[in-house]
Amino acid sequence: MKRGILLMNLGSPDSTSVKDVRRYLNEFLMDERVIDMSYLSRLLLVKGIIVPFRAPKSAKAYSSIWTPEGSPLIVLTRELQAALQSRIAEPVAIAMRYGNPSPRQGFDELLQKAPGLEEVIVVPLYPQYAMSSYETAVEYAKECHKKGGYKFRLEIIPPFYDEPGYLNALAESITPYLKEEYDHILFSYHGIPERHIHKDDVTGNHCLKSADCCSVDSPAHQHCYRHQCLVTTARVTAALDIPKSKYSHSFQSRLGRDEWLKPYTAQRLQEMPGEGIKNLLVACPAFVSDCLETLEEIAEEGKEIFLHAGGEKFTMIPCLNSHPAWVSTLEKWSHNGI
Ligand SMILES: C=CC1=C(C)c2cc3[nH]c(cc4nc(cc5[nH]c(cc1n2)c(C)c5CCC(=O)O)C(CCC(=O)O)=C4C)c(C)c3C=C
Ligand SMILES: [Fe+2]
Ligand SMILES: [Fe+2]
Repeated sequence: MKRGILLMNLGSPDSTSVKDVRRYLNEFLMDERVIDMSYLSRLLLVKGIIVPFRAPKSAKAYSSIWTPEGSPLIVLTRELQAALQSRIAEPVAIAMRYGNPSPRQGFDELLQKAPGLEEVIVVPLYPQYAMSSYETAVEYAKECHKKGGYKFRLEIIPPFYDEPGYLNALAESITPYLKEEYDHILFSYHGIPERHIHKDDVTGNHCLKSADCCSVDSPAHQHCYRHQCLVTTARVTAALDIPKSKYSHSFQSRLGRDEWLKPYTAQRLQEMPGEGIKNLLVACPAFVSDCLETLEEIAEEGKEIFLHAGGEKFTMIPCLNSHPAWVSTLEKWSHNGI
């Protein structure tokens, strides 16, 4: 079987100019799986309110983390591509849900390297399922595949929040940080609106109906982002033998006034020093590659909130990026699937 691998991530603007950031935010936020409103309401909200106000602020935030090679998210995804390529014979390419390179560019690159390709394994770099991340990436890859009339078939890697290969790599990447003294480790996941959790509840009556819904078995969990985040935290803390009193989870990056998953990371960072947590570790397991949300929102802004509230030491644990254990896991998935 002639096979290629496509690593798919979220994407970044082409540069930190307000114009490029505006174009990126328009594409991102006009996605009906991200802002789930009727087309007209979405258009008015995104183009009339959110983007004009957000683009200059986001451009400034991107400027603070931009590298000479470009956006960290793209650079780190390319590094992962190179690391995996050095281990396997099958061609590896990258693609982004928004911006460049597109899935069509990724598919064409794979075809160029391996004419007569029969199968492409798409790896959405999202451990947990969410309509606004995993699902939109997969649907877009399928749409581009169809529109391009490609002859090869697609094999999609499912959300891997409880896969041993992912969890072992995550645990290994966190281990060195636990060797030094710390008071607490916070697992901060990208947030989503609570409405999205309800929308994805196949039972129509399970998610967010009780405080412990995510620990009560349900078919809803297949699409419950909160459940999948909590499972990742539970499995990785069990593997690392971290006592319950020393870890917690929270959700970051809230946009707008809707209720999003709680607790909110910024609020917890503000409260923790008052609870005696002075020396904090933060991990962000919803992100495979470091990006704006980890490097700027957590490592810069989050650190400032925590220290200003009386915290003394704030340590950000990098995402998996090209950790050798993670590359080994991807190597296995490239050959045997998940
Ligand atoms: C981890 C998965 C992600 C989910 C789920 C997700 C949902 C989601 N995001 C927004 C709005 C924004 N997110 C932005 C950046 C961003 N988001 C993710 C991942 C998920 N988002 C990543 C990896 C990044 C970083 C991109 C980079 O270039 O580094 C942004 C853009 C930046 C900003 O202006 O803050 C927005 C906007 C919503 C509304 C949402 C769920 C509904
Ligand atoms: Fe996001
Ligand atoms: Fe749930």
